[in-house]
Amino acid sequence: MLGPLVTLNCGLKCPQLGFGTYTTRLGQCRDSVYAALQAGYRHIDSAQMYHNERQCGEAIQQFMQDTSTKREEIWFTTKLQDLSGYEHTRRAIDGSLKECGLGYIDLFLLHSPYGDRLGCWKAMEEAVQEGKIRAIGVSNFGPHHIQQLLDSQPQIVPAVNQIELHPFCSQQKVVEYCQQHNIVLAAYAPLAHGEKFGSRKLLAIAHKYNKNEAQIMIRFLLQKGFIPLPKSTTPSRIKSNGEVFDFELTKEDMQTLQNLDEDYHSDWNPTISPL
Ligand SMILES: NC(=O)C1=CN([C@@H]2O[C@H](COP(=O)(O)OP(=O)(O)OC[C@H]3O[C@@H](n4cnc5c(N)ncnc54)[C@H](OP(=O)(O)O)[C@@H]3O)[C@@H](O)[C@H]2O)C=CC1
Repeated sequence: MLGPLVTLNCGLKCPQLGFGTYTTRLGQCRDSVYAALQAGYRHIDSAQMYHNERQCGEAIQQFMQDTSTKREEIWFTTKLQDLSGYEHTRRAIDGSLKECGLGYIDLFLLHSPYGDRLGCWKAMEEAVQEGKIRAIGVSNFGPHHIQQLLDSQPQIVPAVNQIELHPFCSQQKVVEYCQQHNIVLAAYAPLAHGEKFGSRKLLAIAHKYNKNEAQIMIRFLLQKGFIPLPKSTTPSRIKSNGEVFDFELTKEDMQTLQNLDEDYHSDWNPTISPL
């Protein structure tokens, strides 16, 4: 396995380096997830919205069969697309389980705050009690969305908040709130879709460590304690994005990268939507 595990507030340990699958064309998804597993990734990030839970599940099962890897050695995350309340969520969880074919889901997230958050959460808690899901969390939630959930005195508190995070998007308020509440941050679009490659300071740091810009961005997020989820369908990039455990950024270089923050969102940003 590539890299360490992160302990979530529910006690489960999750591989810190994940692998993203958004916008991966369906024909490529199985191959890229398989290539990621071959490269040592043990954490795959899917979603109902990506329509690829089946392909991810097939790649994981094939890899387990080919390499005698046990199911519990691989972490599979997926997300609820439509927050249409309790009954819908019960059915949607069963749908995801059937699609992925993995027996259980390691982490199930509310994909966004848009909809009946509390009703959906209740269904997710029940699915944990029924053994269908191991951990539950949220994605794209701002502090006010999480606070509302905590104020409802849930039986299970969110383990993870998955938001856009990289040196150009630090989301400091959301990060501080989550850290105060022992909620681990997962970093989506950790490469800002490549839109910031070429930035002078990022390039200089990459040259200094003899690494590429993607590796520096991923390493920065790892050292912050986040769970980066880089996506690629290119086998050489899948591999190189995992080669981030043989060097360490100095405190000064971490600060230089931190100072690149310009609240740059390469994707949507529902964290600021009103309750
Ligand atoms: N919860 C949410 O709302 C969201 C969650 N996500 C999750 O986070 C994951 C990552 O985010 P994503 O939006 O995919 O964006 P990323 O920041 O991971 O960027 C992916 C893009 O960067 C390219 N790329 C990857 N590695 C390299 C490299 N080493 N050098 C140059 N280019 C590279 C890829 O190209 P190529 O594939 O051609 O190699 C692809 O075009 C998603 O796949 C998804 O799982 C993402 C967005 C929203």
